[in-house]
Amino acid sequence: MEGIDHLAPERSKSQFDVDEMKIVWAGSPHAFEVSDRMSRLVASDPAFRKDNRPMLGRKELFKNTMRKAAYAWKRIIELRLTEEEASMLRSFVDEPAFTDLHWGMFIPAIKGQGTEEQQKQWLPLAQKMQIIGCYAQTELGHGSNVQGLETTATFDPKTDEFVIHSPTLTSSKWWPGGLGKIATHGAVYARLLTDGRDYGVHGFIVQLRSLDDHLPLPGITIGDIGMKFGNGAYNTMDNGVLQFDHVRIPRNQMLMRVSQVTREGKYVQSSVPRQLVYGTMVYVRQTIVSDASIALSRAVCIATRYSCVRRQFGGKKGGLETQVLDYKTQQARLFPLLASAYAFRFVGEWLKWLYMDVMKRLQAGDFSTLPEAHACTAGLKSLTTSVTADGIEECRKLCGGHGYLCSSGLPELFAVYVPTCTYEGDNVVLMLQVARHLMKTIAKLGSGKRPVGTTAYMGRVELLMQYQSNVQKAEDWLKPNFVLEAFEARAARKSVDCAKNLAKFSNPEEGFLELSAELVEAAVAHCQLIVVSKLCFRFIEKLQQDIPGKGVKQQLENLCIVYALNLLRKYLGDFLSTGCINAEQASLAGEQLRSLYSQLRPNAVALVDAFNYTDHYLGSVLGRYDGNVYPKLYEEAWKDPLNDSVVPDGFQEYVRPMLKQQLRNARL
Ligand SMILES: Cc1cc2nc3c(=O)[nH]c(=O)nc-3n(C[C@H](O)[C@H](O)[C@H](O)COP(=O)(O)OP(=O)(O)OC[C@H]3O[C@@H](n4cnc5c(N)ncnc54)[C@H](O)[C@@H]3O)c2cc1C
Repeated sequence: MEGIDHLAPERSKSQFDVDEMKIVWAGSPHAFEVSDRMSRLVASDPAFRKDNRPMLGRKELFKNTMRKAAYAWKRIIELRLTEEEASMLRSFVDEPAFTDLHWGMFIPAIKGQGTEEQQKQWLPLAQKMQIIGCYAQTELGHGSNVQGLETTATFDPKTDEFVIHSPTLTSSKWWPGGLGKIATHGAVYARLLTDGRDYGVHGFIVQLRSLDDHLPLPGITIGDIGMKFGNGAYNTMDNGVLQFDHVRIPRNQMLMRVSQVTREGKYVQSSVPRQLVYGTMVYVRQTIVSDASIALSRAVCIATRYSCVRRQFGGKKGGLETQVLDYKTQQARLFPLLASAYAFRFVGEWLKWLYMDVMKRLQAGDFSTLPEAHACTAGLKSLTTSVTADGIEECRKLCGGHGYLCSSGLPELFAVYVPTCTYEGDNVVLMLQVARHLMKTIAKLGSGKRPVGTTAYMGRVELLMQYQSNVQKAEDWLKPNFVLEAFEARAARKSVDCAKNLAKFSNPEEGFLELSAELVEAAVAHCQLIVVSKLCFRFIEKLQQDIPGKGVKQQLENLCIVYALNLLRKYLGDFLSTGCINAEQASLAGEQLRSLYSQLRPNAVALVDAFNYTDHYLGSVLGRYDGNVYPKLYEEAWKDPLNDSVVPDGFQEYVRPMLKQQLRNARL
């Protein structure tokens, strides 16, 4: 059976050029070439094996992660990989590790918040991994409310030092990845106390462990916070706890790009505008949106391939049973997720552009688009990670019982992914920030100030309040304008509704708390509109400029409309109750959606092949490229340590006495 492509009949049905689609998915021929090369490099190296991960105990698991991280670094140096290649290689190793926080948070914190001098001092050490950093912000008692952090950094003018201290149990740093066992340094966030005042939370570089024997420095208590959800999964990461007992650091280890403490202990703002720091946040969130598309596409790839292999019912006269992907219910659950994976990929690309635009403007002293960009990235982080976490779980269910096996790859993917909904901003808290921005935008409408960027549609609020869809037949829903207008009207009406209700409160903050559930709904509607508009217009516009490759454009157009119409059906209550569309138009959307599912069906496997994932990266017996699922599932089962012996350890002591009615004499 080896060497046979069981999915070949599916691949031969496809109506588009998969190789061209691979390039569209990757972003460019260059991006495709690098990611293809790096993924093969990792897949072909047995040192990066990961199939045994769910069975390893914590210590062994963690030791393995240290080995892989060191080996990956060695390969990066030996092969003289560029930054882009190195970061791709790390992502294909596909194992959360202390290095993620070092590269992803510690180094960006220094770059974003450190002065030039500090960058010169710390970045070369960090970039050569002579020091390993973590990002220590969250505490046992406070996470989302950063201003509530309790760790203190008190300036001592006598010695020109800050004294870092954890005054309470709840001020213990709690959660930072890499902190528990590895980090030598941390970007530590603490309340700055100087000159008799509390200046709020600021960042400091603090050495945590000795660079000789790796022991915590005096006054520092440090450890791992314990096992987390799932087997393998995020347990490869040493999320840590940290307490300071009057630990002294030199004054120049405060991250001083936007504010400084002088030798005399005076707090001064630097000439660098505070807003520049937010640029880093926009960058980090943009990566999270791109990563959401990766995680969702992995799950969708597994579920799609397996749904073509799996057959249930309908075999007539001993013939083959029906492939489960041919069931309309399977399609209606899976294809919107396939469409979302593509949608988030393109929105991630757009966010890259937005980040560069914001940075260009900030450097030119133009801060006008920053609040909007900030709200937009916060909302898209929240939206895409929530959909992805739920989507991975849906893919597990789409694979029936076998999806629950660790060898399907889905339980671990889910367990690794779900905390994304919490870190880098809890998703609900982020949506509330978006809602605040929307309410401010509406409040300013009367002043003649035109809303910008993704809130520009609010400038047409009066028209949108009157809007009624003109869709008359199912095919009308294929026209981007019809889709976009319905989403704009729904989003505007939900926000205006909230604004009207808020106005009834004499205390706006009380009103905000009371209406927060509705405000989150309005923010979600706004964020869904952003995705739809970026797809319907920007992306389809790009498509009009001729995407090479037979049939590629058609597939992408279908996916865009599936994404939007599925949302419209899912949130039908919103669209109907706000009067943007009527019941007949809703039914036509359903009809169009079913027709698009039928068009996607023959292309489904090719559309997931376009992600170009190696079997190593997918890590799933169900999602194997060759579809050879059953023999491999059978093989995997025998690898379980329980199958090392025929009679399990413990049988003689515990089960045999039960069987022989001798429990009374057994030593239990
Ligand atoms: C796997 C993992 C890795 C992490 N890595 C790091 C790291 O490297 N460094 C670091 O510093 N931190 C890290 N964190 C911590 C993470 O950033 C925080 O957990 C996150 O910011 C959420 O804060 P919290 O835990 O205080 O949640 P809470 O804010 O306590 O949330 C609890 C509930 O309250 C709700 N809630 C909170 N505030 C409001 C509000 N104003 N209105 C309505 N509802 C609200 C939330 O929606 C949620 O449902 C990590 C966390 C995890 C899970």
